[in-house]
Amino acid sequence: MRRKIIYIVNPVSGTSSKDGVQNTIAAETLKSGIPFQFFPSVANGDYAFLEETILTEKITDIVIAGGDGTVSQVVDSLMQMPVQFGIVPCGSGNGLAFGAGIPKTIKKALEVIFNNHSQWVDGFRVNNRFACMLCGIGFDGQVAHDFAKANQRGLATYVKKVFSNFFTATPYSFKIKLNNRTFTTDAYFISIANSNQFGNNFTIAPKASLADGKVDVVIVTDQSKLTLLYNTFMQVGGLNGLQKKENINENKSVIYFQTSEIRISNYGEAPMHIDGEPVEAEKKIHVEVQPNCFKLLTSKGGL
Ligand SMILES: Nc1ncnc2c1ncn2[C@@H]1O[C@H](COP(=O)(O)OP(=O)(O)OP(=O)(O)O)[C@@H](O)[C@H]1O
Repeated sequence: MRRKIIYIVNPVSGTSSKDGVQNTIAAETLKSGIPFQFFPSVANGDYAFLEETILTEKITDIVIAGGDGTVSQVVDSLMQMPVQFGIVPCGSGNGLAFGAGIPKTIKKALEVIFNNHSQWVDGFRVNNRFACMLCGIGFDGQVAHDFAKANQRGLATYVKKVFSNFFTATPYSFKIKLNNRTFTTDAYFISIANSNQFGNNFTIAPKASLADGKVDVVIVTDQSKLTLLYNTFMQVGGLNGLQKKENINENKSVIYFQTSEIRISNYGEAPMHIDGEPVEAEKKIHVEVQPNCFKLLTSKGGL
């Protein structure tokens, strides 16, 4: 089938000029000979208005030039359509793109698009809300809320918000329920990860796979701020082993396991984000993997 691409460009994601991005995309796609058109992203995150165009014009690819929030909203709206999805990473974190091995530079990311190699990947649902990358509860939830209020996006702003929250961070109380196990814990944050990272290759879940039918759960429990830093970096460096779900040691500083479903009681209403977008804290959180729910363009062997 002849390929036809719709590019969705988010004008506000990250810090790069989207005029420049759009010009590069147009020039490179013209060279590839694939017909294409541009649509700007929409603030309300609902892309159902593209369904008719996709079907009548036989669009084959939806490529998002934006960050994780935009990718998540576009895929959620259009995953039932007969299209594959690509990413030109232009966000502040780009956790899904980098987790999938998509290159950072626009031209190299476009090469991946033009090579036309795609693979089915998982998403997951958080109280039925779609997520493709990572849901954070606690510390990074608060950071996401602060980041969304900042005047500027980008990595530098994100790092500033991490530092300003670090010294005031306190643990929250949670109950964790798996099908064969229940335990309570006080934790600074819980990451539920489909991709292996928060973004910018900060790999909070180094064993995560986008196509294994599971999410990685990382619980960083109550401890001194000094050991919190040390243990978080041990986790990011892959030095903290995965625990078997049947055999979780809840006394560890970092509890790390994989599951296809989890229920969390968030007693302290710890702040939350889904794919970097702040969402209202929920007291009862049900997470379930949605296996093989969309096709992602990646480099061969990228996942
Ligand atoms: N046309 C628009 N005008 C204003 N806001 C928009 C528009 N399109 C999308 N948005 C908002 O942009 C946000 C998503 O930004 P995105 O995730 O792409 O970038 P980022 O947050 O900088 O990167 P990352 O998520 O990778 O850290 C969403 O909150 C979305 O509602």
